[in-house]
Amino acid sequence: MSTQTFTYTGKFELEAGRSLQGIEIGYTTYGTLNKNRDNVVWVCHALTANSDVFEWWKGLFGHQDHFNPDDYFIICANVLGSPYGTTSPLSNNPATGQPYFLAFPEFTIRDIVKGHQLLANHLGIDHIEILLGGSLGGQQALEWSILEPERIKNLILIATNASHSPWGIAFNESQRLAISADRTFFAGSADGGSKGLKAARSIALLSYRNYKTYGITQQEDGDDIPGTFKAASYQNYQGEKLVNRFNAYSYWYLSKAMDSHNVGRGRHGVDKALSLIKARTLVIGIKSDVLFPVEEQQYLFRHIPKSAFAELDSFYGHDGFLIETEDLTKVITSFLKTDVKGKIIELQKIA
Ligand SMILES: CC(=O)SCCNC(=O)CCNC(=O)[C@H](O)C(C)(C)COP(=O)(O)OP(=O)(O)OC[C@H]1O[C@@H](n2cnc3c(N)ncnc32)[C@H](O)[C@@H]1OP(=O)(O)O
Ligand SMILES: N[C@@H](CCO)C(=O)O
Repeated sequence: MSTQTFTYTGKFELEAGRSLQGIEIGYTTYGTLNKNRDNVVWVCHALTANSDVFEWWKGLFGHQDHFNPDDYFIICANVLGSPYGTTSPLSNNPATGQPYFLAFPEFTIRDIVKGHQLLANHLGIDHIEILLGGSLGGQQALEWSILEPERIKNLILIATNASHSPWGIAFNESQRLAISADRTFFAGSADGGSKGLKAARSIALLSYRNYKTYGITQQEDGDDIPGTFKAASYQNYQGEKLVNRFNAYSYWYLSKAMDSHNVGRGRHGVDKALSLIKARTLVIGIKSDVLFPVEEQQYLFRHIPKSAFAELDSFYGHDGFLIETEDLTKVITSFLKTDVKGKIIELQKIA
């Protein structure tokens, strides 16, 4: 495993018109590029993860897992705006010598992908054997496969969509309302907006899980009225857990990037954009996902030319894409070893 930083010194033009004077991209690789240069697995991470895919996607990525460094050259780059090694609102603004905070320019999923493209060029990777991601990671993978259809051979999209839904945008806006209600967000310090971020994560959790998840994990035991309900304590705990490893500014900008996601923008619509994909594609949905409902993945399946579809059952809802690694391994292995174009891969039928 090797974690490094790539520095791009050119002007980084953003889709909305503003630019950054160069960017740094933190990335992690595992394994080595083989002689045929055909073993690259590129992972696009979701909202609050980082480039260390062996840390947050264990069971699918690891020395004993399907995606292992003996078989593959695995790359994961920290996304633009996220605080784990890539230029973000906490980076220094060269114009002021101070962190950007809210002076950071807004960016889109396409801008994030532009960063990945620069890194791939820098690493001399012109062929990606497998590109994959879930949620915001899937949005990047989808964008990339439309921007550069020839570069990507296999595409795996999990719990994601073609354009972010009004429902998803409403969740993100509610989280931003929570952050901006914390006046420290406007004070310009690295921990600004922490209380707001805690509330935002608590709201987000409701969309990452569902009624049943809470009913099973946070059910009270006895008849007494508890001082603190388990579900309440869980919301507080999860909010604090994120505050301890993230910041409100990155969260704010990344949630806006997610809202911007629309592969059809400037391409004569979503259907036309999806028809441009050349990669063999596996689309995976999670039955209990209330944030990116399965209809969104079925839509991708119907409109991406060479695609297969699988539906997973998870007790966790949307976050199931990070947790159900055994089932993910089964459907991905099945997809990679057979010609499953236009097929529905049924988990119970996989030997
Ligand atoms: C290893 C790492 O640090 S990975 C960190 C990087 N994170 C990422 O990359 C983002 C992607 N990952 C995630 O979003 C999450 O980690 C997930 C979805 C994969 C898993 O979520 P988790 O929070 O671990 O799972 P879950 O919802 O079951 O919550 C378990 C935690 O809540 C705590 N908890 C459960 N019920 C309660 C309660 N009633 N009150 C207080 N705490 C509670 C548990 O003790 C446990 O704490 P821990 O995380 O300190 O071990
Ligand atoms: N739980 C994920 C977000 C859901 O896609 C994360 O924190 O990155």
